[in-house]
Amino acid sequence: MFETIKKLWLPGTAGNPHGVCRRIALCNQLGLFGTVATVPYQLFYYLYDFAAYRGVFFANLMFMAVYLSVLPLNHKKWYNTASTVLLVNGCCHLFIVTCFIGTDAGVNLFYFSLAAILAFLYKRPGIPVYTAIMASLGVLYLITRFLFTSDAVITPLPSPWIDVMYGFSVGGALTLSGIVLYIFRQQIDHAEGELTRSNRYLKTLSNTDPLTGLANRRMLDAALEREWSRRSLPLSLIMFDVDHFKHFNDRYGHAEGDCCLQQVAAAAQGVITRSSDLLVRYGGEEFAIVLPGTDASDARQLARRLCTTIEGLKLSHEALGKGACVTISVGVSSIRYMTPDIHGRDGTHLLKCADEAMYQAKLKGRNQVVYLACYPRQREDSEHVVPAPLPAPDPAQDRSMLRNDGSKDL
Ligand SMILES: Nc1nc2c(ncn2[C@@H]2O[C@H](COP(=O)(O)OP(=O)(O)OP(=O)(O)O)[C@@H](O)[C@H]2O)c(=O)[nH]1
Repeated sequence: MFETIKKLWLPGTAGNPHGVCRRIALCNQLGLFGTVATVPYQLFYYLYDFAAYRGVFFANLMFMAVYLSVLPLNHKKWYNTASTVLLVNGCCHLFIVTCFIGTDAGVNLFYFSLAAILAFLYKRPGIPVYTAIMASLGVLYLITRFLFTSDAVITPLPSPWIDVMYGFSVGGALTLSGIVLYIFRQQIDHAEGELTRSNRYLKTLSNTDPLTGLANRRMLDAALEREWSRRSLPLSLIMFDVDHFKHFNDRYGHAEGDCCLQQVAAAAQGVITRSSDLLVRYGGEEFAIVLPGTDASDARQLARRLCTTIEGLKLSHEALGKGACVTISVGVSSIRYMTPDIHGRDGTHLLKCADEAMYQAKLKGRNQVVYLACYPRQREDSEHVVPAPLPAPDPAQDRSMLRNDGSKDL
C-alpha cells in the first residue's frame, strides 16, 4: 500500500543522485499535500453554501491544479521551475483565500507554513536568500492578517464554522510540519546510514589487497606500529617472497601469475592458526606475517611449515626445469625483550631485519628459512632450515635466467 502511494511522488526522480531525488520527491510530496489539504475546505464550501462560496471554490480549484502541475514539471526535469511554481502558488493561495474568507479561519497560517517549508526546495539556499524568503512570507502574513479582517472580506465564514475551520487549519499546519520533520529525519537517517556504509566499504578497500583479499601494506604498518607501541613482546615478523616469479609470469602469463599468488596467499592463510597473527600482501609477490606474542623459535617453526606448505602445493614452475614447482624464500626476525637500543626505534626496524633475512634466504639458494634477530644483543644464529635443491634447469632456460635475473641469482 505504502509502496503504491510512494509512486505518486516519484515523477522526475529516476536517474538522479540521491540528494537531488530527495529534493524532487519533497517537491512532489508538498504539491500533493497542498492539493489534499485543500479538499476538506472545498467540501465545506460545496456542501455548506456553494452559491456564496463559489468564488473561493473555483480559486481553490485553480490553486490545486497548479499544486499538481509540479508532478509533470518534475517529470519533464524542470526542477527549479517546479519549486518556484510551488512557492509562488503557495503565497498566492495564502493571499487570495484570506481575501475571500479572512484570517479568522487561520487558513493563512496553514499556507504560510506550507510556503515556509517550500523554501527548502531550493538547493542549499544561502542564509541571505533564505532570510529574504522568510521575511517576505512574514510580511505577506502580516498584510493578510491586518488587511483581511472579517468585516473586510468578500465571503466571511459563519460561526461556529469559522472556529472549526480555524482548528482544522492549525491542525493542518501542525500535521504538515510534523510530516515534513519526519521526512527530513528519515532522509537524514538514510543519508547517515549510506555514509556509514560507504565509509566502512572505503576503509575495507583501503586496507585490502584486491587480488588476494589479504590485508595490505597499510595494515602491516598499522599492526607493526600498534604492537610496537603496546610493547607486546616477544614480537616476530615473517617475510616471504615467491622464488623466480618473473620467470613464472614469463612462462605462464600474468593471469596464471595472479592465480599462483592467490593460491600462495590462501595456503599461507591456512598455515596461520592464531587470530592475532596478521598475513598481508606486502607488494608484488612478497608477503609478510606479523606474529604478536610469538618468540623466535615459534616463528621459525611457522616459517618452516609455510615453506613446506607452499612447496607442497606443487604448483608447476617449469621455467626452472622439468618437474620444478613454486617455492618461497622466507626471512624471520624477532624481538624477545626490551633493551636500551630498542627504545627510540619503531616497528619498521623489525621489518628491515626480516627483509634482510629474506634477502639472505634468496642468496643462499631460495626455498628456505633464514632467521635474523632484530637487535645485536638478541642475535641468534641464522639458520638454513629447508634445504630443497631445485631440479636442474635445462641449459637453454638457465642461460635466459642468468640473463634476466642478474646478480641476485648468483
Ligand atoms: N602476475 C603477477 N605478477 C606480479 C604481480 N606483482 C608483481 N608481479 C611480478 O613479480 C615479478 C617479481 O620479479 P622479481 O622482483 O625480479 O623477483 P623474482 O623473479 O621472483 O625473483 P626472486 O625474487 O629473486 O626469486 C615481476 O615480474 C612482477 O611483474 C601481480 O600482482 N601479479
